[in-house]
Amino acid sequence: MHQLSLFEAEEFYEFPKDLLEYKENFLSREEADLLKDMLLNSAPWEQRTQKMYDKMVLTPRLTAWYGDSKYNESADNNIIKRNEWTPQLYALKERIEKEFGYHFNGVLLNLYRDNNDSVAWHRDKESRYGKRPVIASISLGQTRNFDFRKMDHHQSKYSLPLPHGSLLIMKGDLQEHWEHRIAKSTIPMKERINLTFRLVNSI
Ligand SMILES: O=C(O)CCC(=O)C(=O)O
Ligand SMILES: [Fe+2]
Repeated sequence: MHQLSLFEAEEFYEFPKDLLEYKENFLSREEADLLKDMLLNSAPWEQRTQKMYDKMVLTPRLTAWYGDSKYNESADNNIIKRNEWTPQLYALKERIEKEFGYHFNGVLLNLYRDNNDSVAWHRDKESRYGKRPVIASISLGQTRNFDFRKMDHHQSKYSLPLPHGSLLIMKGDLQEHWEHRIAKSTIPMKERINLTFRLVNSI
């Protein structure tokens, strides 16, 4: 499959820039190390189930949800247990809001334990997220490739490696016209934690 690195490829112009903002060293190495260790050891990680071809299967990663008390996160009709903000996660939310001018009321954490953990092609497109959701995604630990492909043209595919401490903001029509995923890999890999700050409407 033809793959391009989003920010290096000559064909970069093909990917609409108004859909992404990216800051490679958003967190310093020390900040990212501390946050990763804290979350690995203390977040209430759960393995959820999801519906796949009429069968319930375990998701190939662990998740945890923190947010304002009025809002619950749900996926595939399963309400996810909500946890109160920790001071560190709340401070991080405020820092992103201040620097980029967006607003969030929750954060969904994903833990990819090794190269066999993944998230399949999907869009974060549910009515609770509103029409053009802004999602701020921080990566910690193992660098994994974040792949995008155009809904109606799967050959338009881009891959962006997300290193420790980086911040990617997905916005505009991204969830309308593009799918994204973290693929499994055949290469052994260490843990990666991903934090996706979101603004969720009450349900
Ligand atoms: O792990 C990532 O970078 C992406 C996670 C994701 O797409 C999601 O939680 O919706
Ligand atoms: Fe997503």
